[in-house]
Amino acid sequence: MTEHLTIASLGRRGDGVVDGPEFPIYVPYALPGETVAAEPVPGHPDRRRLVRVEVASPDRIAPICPHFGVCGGCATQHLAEAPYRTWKRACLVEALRAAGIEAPVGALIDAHGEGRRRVTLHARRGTRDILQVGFAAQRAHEIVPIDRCPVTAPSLKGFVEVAWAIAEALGPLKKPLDIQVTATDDGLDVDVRGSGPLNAGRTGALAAVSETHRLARLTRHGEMVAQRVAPTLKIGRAVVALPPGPFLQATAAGEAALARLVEAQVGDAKRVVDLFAGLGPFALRLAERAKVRAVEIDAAAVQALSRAAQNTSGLKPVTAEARDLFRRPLVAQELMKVDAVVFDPPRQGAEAQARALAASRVPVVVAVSCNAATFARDAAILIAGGYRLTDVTPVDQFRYSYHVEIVATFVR
Ligand SMILES: C[S@@+](CC[C@H](N)C(=O)[O-])C[C@H]1O[C@@H](n2cnc3c(N)ncnc32)[C@H](O)[C@@H]1O
Repeated sequence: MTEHLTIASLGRRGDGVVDGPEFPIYVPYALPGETVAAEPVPGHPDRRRLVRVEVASPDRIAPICPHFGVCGGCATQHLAEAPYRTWKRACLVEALRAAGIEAPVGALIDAHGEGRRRVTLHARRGTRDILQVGFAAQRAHEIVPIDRCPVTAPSLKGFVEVAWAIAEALGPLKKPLDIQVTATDDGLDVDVRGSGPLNAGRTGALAAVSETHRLARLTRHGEMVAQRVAPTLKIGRAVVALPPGPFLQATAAGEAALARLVEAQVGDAKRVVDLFAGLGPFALRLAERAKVRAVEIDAAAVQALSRAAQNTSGLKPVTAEARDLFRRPLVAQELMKVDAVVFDPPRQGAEAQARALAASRVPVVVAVSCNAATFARDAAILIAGGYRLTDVTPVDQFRYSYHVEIVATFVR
């Protein structure tokens, strides 16, 4: 049954929202002010499928990608830039307000730059045994086969062909494969997950793909299959030898923008702790003027950070350690002589670490986050512990998606 709906607002996932009598109804790819024809989505009373736009918003623009609307990677290619920026910043303001936090939120910083430098594609055999290689569909366990992705950086050139070649080399796939491709300074670095153990024939076939596509490295679950050159990435002044499948900020511009904000907020602190440090995009830059202690759960990342710091001349001392900060957060006593703490946890936030910081005397805490909801929760803990939230800046490295990065400063 087709319904005719008027869209009232844009939800935090970029869906059009209709104010229903009992609950809001979400219509993906519809914009505020539009009248649309929509159909029910079985099993989801609060969702509709957009059939056609009957009265379009003046903010509607043509998407840049032919896969938009099917591929789940982007949510808002149909929205003009100015309202897109307003919406993204407003989502953060709203998340803070919902947590009872009134804070000055700065303008959204555009950090798309040249585009994404890291993607994960999925591959599997679909109906009639047809191979599918692409991104996950929106809210469905389906793969959308793609032949391009305009939001990726030129340095990822060839990643679609590589992913197809890997899927073909591994032959019939029982389970879906995840193929993570990272653009490094030495070429593409690829890690394949989900294939199960490989026999000699399949390993040889993968190595041949690596050779044909001139990959820097190809690993399976982090184990080496083939390497032409050890992949590295310049981070600040340091050159970091990358472990397989590392965490990296999605765009180079995003990493630079976040690091610039962190450096500015840390100021002239002399002893800094960088928590959830990853490969050290903050630690390695901060070490140009401060002594840094970096803490991170991933031992390979810790080792890479540590080596990069040792091999870079002119840095102040950097110590790096592997530690689970969810189970063993740095406690007040360990933070006694620290001038500033930076923390940048995964999406679930850093509740235990926020509690430990709230009990500390550290004068400046800079929080970096990729999740407004968990950021708001952790911010409320710091504020309850006596910190003042002085500055919040949203950074947009996931253009066209609902994801936003946050850099916030707390002082006491
Ligand atoms: C959002 S990333 C940030 C990394 C780095 N700051 C950057 O900008 O590239 C979060 C980091 O937290 C690390 N991590 C996840 N769980 C952790 C835990 N329980 N304890 C410590 N580190 C953790 C991840 O390995 C990852 O490197």
